[in-house]
Amino acid sequence: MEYLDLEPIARMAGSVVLPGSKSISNRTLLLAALAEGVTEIKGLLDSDDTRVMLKALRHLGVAWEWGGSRDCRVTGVAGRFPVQEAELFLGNAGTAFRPLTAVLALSQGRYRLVGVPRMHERPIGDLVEALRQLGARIDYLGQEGYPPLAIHEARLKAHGRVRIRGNVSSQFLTALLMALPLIGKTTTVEVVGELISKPYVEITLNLMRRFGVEVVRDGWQLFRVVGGSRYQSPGVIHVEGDASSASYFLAAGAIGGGPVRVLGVGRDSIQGDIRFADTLAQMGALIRMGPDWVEACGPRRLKPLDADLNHIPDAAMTVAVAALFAPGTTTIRNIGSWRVKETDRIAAMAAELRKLGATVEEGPDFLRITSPAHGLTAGAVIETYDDHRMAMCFSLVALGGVPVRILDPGCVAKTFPNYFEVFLGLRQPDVPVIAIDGPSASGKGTVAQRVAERLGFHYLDSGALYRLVALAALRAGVAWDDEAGLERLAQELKVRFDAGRVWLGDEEVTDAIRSEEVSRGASSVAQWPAVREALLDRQRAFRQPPGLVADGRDMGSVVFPDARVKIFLTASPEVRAQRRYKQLMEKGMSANIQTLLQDIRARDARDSQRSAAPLQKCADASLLDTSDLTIDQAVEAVLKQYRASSGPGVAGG
Ligand SMILES: Nc1ncnc2c1ncn2[C@@H]1O[C@H](COP(=O)(O)OP(=O)(O)O)[C@@H](O)[C@H]1O
Ligand SMILES: Nc1ccn([C@H]2C[C@H](O)[C@@H](COP(=O)(O)OP(=O)(O)O)O2)c(=O)n1
Repeated sequence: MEYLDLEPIARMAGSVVLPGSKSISNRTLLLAALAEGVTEIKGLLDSDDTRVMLKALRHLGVAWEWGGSRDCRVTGVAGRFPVQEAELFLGNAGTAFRPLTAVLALSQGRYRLVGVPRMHERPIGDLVEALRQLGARIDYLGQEGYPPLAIHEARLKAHGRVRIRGNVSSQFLTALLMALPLIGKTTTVEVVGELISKPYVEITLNLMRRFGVEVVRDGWQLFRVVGGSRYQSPGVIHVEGDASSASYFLAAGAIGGGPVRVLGVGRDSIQGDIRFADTLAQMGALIRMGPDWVEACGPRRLKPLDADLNHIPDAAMTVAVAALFAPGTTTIRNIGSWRVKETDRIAAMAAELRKLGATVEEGPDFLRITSPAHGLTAGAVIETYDDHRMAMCFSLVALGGVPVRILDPGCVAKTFPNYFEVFLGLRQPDVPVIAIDGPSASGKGTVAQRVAERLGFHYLDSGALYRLVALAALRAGVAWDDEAGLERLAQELKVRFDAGRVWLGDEEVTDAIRSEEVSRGASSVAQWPAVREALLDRQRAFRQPPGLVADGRDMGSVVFPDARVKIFLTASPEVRAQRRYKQLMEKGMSANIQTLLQDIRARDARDSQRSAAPLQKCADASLLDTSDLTIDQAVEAVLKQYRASSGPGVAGG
């Protein structure tokens, strides 16, 4: 396919099972091949770059077979490849080229390593230089310092020390370290200059450890592989999902409303790019993380950023495109390694972002991106430079309300063959949300219900959920400070809302949850993060066509950060106490106005001072003070804002 046209996408939500990590897959394949024993690799990435590695290993006499679609069984050669003379074609796969260069250079055979033309423009001199210090004999077949390479048999020196530069690509150090156990003697590696992309070296050390080789490390300057270290198969090894690939979906959640959940990486990940989630959070996304999943949703309009992203060089590309959705100027620093990746990514990124109307300043190792002031340019034709990440990043443009054409979309096969199918599978029709937050008795419930009726929308009274947890706690004798107990109640809550009435299990509790005792209890249980988390998905499930009006404390800030309209409804404490008094009298309940006022003040304080989702007006909400308004006037004011609200996905400032 020459190009792929993406139509504007209204909203993104759903979950994605990530393909295996490229970095982990190719390292694991090589270590499994070198190890003693058979390794079952579960969750292996099946893509161009891993096929390059698999093919090379087969050429070298390593036996492997695919099991299920993501499982591969490799029979290790215990440190010595059966084939001692071969020519290997390694495409544009850096994760195959560099480590194989190192391993073969220390393998006593005759090999030729070649790649695609771009591979021959990507430097390898620092690695070759280091290997030569160990006695390896390597010739450049083309330009000095670049592939293709010829490797000859050599008598290795066991002088125990080797120096390598760390500031061009961390893959050189990775490659050297993975090869060192082949020497059999203790060797110390000294990194010269600043080591970049350190998290990738951590992946290497972690995987070597799983294969039985412990690298002793002193800071990021000295690494020692002890003599006699040998790779041993761990038996079964699981490959995590690809954290760099996760970045596109997490960004889609933040820009397209969300929530979008990726399965396969999370808190326990060993990949550095998992930290992209923090960067996205700095840009205004709301992130939730489990041991092996991450979820993002967001306000669509992000906040610009000025950050050193050396630690997440690949996912940083996603930040560059997300900058289109952050009114203002975003600066991405310390990304010099982009210049020697699949393409010169700094130049490529700058050129393509400009096509969308952004102003871009390009430095030797930074990019400064100012988002277009009046929305993205429609119909841009995006070059992808045979770079999978360029293609994947720029798919996000479709969330900006404009169509976009991606040239050579097939280049994603390098790491994610069915990327576009998975990406488009997250498309959702837009379901508008009107979020009404505010303090107790400001009139949220009354106004929200009437607005919902007028528009024919669904209605969520989120406070009722906290009240139900409080009532359930009273019934079950769970204390207000027992967070785990309250969390369990919140998870298991059996509730039903129907025509303004509420059931807890089989019992109707419409009035019971309005008692002052339950009101106080609700405010207490709402302080616990675990309780709030337990109620989150339940609240989001209310978002159904044609739309939703939701009232509470954190509807606009946490539950529906992409709400079309956000209102902060308030009234003076005295007015609110009066209203509550009248309400209770009408229900035939007893009340004292002074007590109510005190209660309202205490509850305001508790709701606004708690650390989890405190009650406060978010920056993008508009304030509506109803102290001097009738109910009808308040309802009209909200409807007016809704009618005036623009559609979703408007990028720029
Ligand atoms: N301008 C107004 N806007 C909203 N509610 C009002 C207004 N004036 C009086 N009320 C009354 O205030 C009372 C409290 O409103 P409610 O919706 O229960 O508040 P909340 O949900 O914010 O606690 C209701 O009886 C409502 O009829
Ligand atoms: N989204 C929400 C909704 C309510 N809460 C808390 C705050 C309140 O103290 C209780 C009860 O909320 P509710 O909206 O029913 O209370 P009021 O009618 O405003 O008095 O729950 C919350 O923390 N987050």
